[in-house]
Amino acid sequence: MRTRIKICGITRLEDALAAVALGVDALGFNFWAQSKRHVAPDVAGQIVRRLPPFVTTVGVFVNAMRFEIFNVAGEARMQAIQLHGDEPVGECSQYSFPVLYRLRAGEAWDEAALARSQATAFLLDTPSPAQGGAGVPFDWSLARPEIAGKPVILAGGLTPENVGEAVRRVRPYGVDVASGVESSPGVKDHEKLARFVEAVRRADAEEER
Ligand SMILES: O=C(O)c1ccccc1N[C@@H]1O[C@H](COP(=O)(O)O)[C@@H](O)[C@H]1O
Repeated sequence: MRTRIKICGITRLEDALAAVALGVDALGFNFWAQSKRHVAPDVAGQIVRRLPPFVTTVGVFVNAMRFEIFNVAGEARMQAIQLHGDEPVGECSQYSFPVLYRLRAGEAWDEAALARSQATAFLLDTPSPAQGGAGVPFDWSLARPEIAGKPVILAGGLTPENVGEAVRRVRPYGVDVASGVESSPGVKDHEKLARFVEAVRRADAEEER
C-alpha cells in the first residue's frame, strides 16, 4: 500500500506547489490563530485556487466554534477538516466534511466511542502542552495501522530522517508533518520536503518486495 502523505502548515503558494509536484496527497492549512503556521482563510483560498485537481485540502482547527469552521472552510475551499483540540469525538458527526480527529498517543481511548464516531481517520500525535506542531515524536510502539477500524495518520515530530523507520514500524494509512520539513515556522524547506517524500516511498517499496 502507498502511504498517504499530508504536509501541514502551508502558508505559501510556492510551498504548496512544491509539495504537490512531489506527489503528496494532502495539504494542511492551519486556522488556529495561535499557531506559528496560522494562515488567513482568504490567503489559503488564493493558494487553493492555484492547485491542480486531486489534492486534498485540510483545514486544521483547535476548539473552534462550528459556525467558524463552516465559514472558514468554505471561504478557504477546504475539502476536509482536522479537529486538533479538545473536541469530543461525537463532534465529527456535525460536519459534512470528512474529519481527521486528533488522538493523543498513550491516552486511554474509549474505543467503542471512536468506532461509533463519524471520524474519517484518526490522526495520532504526540501529547504536548502545545496543541500541535511541536516537532516531538512519540513512542511508535503505541501506534497501530488502524484504531477502532479506522485508518491512522501518524504525526508528531516526523522528519526526513525518521519517517522511513516510522512507516516500516507502524504501517499507518498516512503520515503528517509540519515542523520537520520547514526552514522556519510556516516556511517549507523544499529539499527537506523532497527527502521526506522519498523516505516514505522507499519504505513503501521495501514493503512491496
Ligand atoms: O502545526 C501547528 O502549528 C499546529 C498547531 C495546532 C494544532 C495542530 C498543529 N499541527 C499539527 O500537528 C502535527 C504535528 O506537527 P509536527 O510535525 O510535530 O510539527 C502536524 O502534523 C499538524 O497536523
